[in-house]
Amino acid sequence: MNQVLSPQLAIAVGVLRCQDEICLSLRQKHQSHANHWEFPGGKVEAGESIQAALEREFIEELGVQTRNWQPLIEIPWVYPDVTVRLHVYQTEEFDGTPHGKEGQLVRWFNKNALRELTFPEANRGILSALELGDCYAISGKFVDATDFSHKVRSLLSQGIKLIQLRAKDLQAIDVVKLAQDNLGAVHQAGAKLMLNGTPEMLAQSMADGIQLASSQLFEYNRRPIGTDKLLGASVHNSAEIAQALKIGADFILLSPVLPTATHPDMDALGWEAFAEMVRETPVPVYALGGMQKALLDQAKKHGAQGIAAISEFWSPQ
Ligand SMILES: Nc1nc2c([nH]c(=O)n2[C@@H]2O[C@H](COP(=O)(O)OP(=O)(O)OP(=O)(O)O)[C@@H](O)[C@H]2O)c(=O)[nH]1
Repeated sequence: MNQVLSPQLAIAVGVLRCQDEICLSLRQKHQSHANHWEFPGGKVEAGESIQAALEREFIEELGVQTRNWQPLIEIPWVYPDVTVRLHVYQTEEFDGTPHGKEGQLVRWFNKNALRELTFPEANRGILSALELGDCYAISGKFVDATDFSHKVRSLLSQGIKLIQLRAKDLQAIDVVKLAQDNLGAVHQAGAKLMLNGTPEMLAQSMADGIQLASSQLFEYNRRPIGTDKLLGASVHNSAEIAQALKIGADFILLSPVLPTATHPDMDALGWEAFAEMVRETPVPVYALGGMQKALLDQAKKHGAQGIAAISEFWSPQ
């Protein structure tokens, strides 16, 4: 894991969007991470807000006037030569045509092509934050395969873009079959299906990724699946977050944030402890435990990518 040392350099990083396209620039020969693509930005000056730093950098580096920057994710990262905190914001509001005012190559890329590019290492969390929505639905009880499919379609019609198939009572072969039967509908809605299971089940099902339970995390000492699939990690504390990062988790599910009826034995973290752990985590974190849609803004204010829940999204029996 990258351990965060102080002092951190505050870097404002801007994701400038135009529909499905994202504006990137290529770092130059004299810079660190030469020939890596980056989201334009730079060091925040003393007394400057992140938004003001972004407006200034985009004028200086790309010749565009930008507005209405909104927070996406914060990334703490230790490089061999510098410790940074990337304050990543996004906007679609700008005037002018971005061009490399400092001689750098500037290009628009489709958001689905970003994973094929070479970025500085810290940017992995930015790509995940851009790819993942803000509501993560976990499957609850269902009667049979038909009922499961109906309930998945109900999630999709609510606009949910990330679903976890969690069916602890079923055999692996039946979970794989459920995933296979529902993948078409999930993908047609532009959503992704995660399996609560093993890398073997993922390979058989062709789902979009696996969600590892906290007890599974320590079975691995490196990423157990390819980077073309998503690796989610369910955690309850800093030690588990460190292990999740060590094995290359793309995102984290941290619980229980609030008290829940399903885990009455576990102490809730509360929002402050949640926010503190998120601050040290360079990938998106979903809040789980007692979550409702009405708490989404509060979760984001505490640094979350969004909320994860079973009962808030899954239709009752
Ligand atoms: N602007 C930007 N910086 C990034 C990104 N990802 C990332 O790790 N960084 C790091 O954040 C720092 C940006 O600082 P900067 O833009 O003010 O400095 P620089 O690279 O022009 O000069 P330097 O070569 O002295 O670091 C660098 O260490 C850079 O590697 C990104 O996507 N955009």
